[in-house]
Amino acid sequence: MATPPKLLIAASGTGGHLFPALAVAATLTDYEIHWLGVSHRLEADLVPQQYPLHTINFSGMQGKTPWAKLRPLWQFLGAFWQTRQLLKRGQFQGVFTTGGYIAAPAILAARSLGLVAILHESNALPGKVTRALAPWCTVVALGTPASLPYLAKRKANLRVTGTPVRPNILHPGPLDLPIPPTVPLILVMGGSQGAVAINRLVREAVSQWLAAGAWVVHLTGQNDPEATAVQHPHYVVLPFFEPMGPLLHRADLAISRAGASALTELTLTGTPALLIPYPYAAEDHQTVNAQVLVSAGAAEMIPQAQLTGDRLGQIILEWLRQPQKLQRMAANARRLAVPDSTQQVAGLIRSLIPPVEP
Ligand SMILES: CC(=O)N[C@H]1[C@@H](OP(=O)(O)OP(=O)(O)OC[C@H]2O[C@@H](n3ccc(=O)[nH]c3=O)[C@H](O)[C@@H]2O)O[C@H](CO)[C@@H](O)[C@@H]1O
Repeated sequence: MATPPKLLIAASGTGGHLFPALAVAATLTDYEIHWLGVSHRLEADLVPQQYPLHTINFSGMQGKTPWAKLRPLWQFLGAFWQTRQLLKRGQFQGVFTTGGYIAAPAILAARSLGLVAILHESNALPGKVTRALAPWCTVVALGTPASLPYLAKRKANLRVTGTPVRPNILHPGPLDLPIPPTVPLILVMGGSQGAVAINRLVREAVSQWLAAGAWVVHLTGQNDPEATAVQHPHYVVLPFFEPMGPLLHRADLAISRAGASALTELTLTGTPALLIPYPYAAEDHQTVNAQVLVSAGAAEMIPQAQLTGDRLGQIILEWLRQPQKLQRMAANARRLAVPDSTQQVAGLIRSLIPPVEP
């Protein structure tokens, strides 16, 4: 029997990098998939039960002075060499990566061996690695056409595919939370690690919403020591909730950071959102992400610095009083959705690294 093609997936760090890669991997059942990551990030929890995880020691090229850049440069060379040996000894046919710093050794190692390198960039403002290495990739798949101008001057093979999401976003089952079916529901979510600053604002605002008859599901992340400071039977506080599809579908509106996966999910579920971009994100890329939804009339954005708990409370109360506004935003969000993104990205991989004929 012919052996299946071997693909190395390089996706590391946060849900925003891992969930799209896992969604694509799940459709490539006729491939032998291995994973490239680091030992202390989310992939160490999510990947090993499904795919062999190979870890390298590399945490990006940060460092402001040339001197401070030396250590990461050294680390990068080690990571590049380790990845190259892995690809060569394992006889891989190519690499698929969702960007971030791990993409650099993965793409360069693959190309140095003449192998296929496929990069998916979910952010509207492509990350530094994507901007630098796009021309080296066999193909670059983009989450949104808003990225095209940033890469126009690079000689890169670009395709707009949308961003893959977990199956439960596209096919949500019933919501497994004790929320009555007809009450207004506000969902609060940070990124995959929560958002302590939003949590604080929400705790100041939540009593106004509860008094108005709304229920609130607040996904706080694992790192907020004050997470359970406010208690109320209609205020459901969870550190993390995996089946986001049913929850996003049920919510009347969301208050969210503006990571690329969260925004993709809001468009697919047609959930109106107030976006509060993470102010310290690299190159303020969450603001650029948010602008895509705002200019389509699918969301509104407020910088964190302009918000108080009271102001957040008032804005959301206003929204709850305007169901037509919410319906309009929901329809505008759905117009941005790309439901077959996983198939599009998997199709690119299949066309460049063909599976074995049965
Ligand atoms: C702080 C920061 O720089 N974050 C970046 C990080 O993603 P980060 O993971 O922070 O944010 P994303 O919005 O891209 O992804 C969050 C993911 O976690 C899921 N989720 C969240 C909470 C929860 O309880 N359950 C759950 O499943 C969301 O549904 C979503 O799928 O990489 C993304 C992709 O490059 C970027 O767009 C983000 O800007």
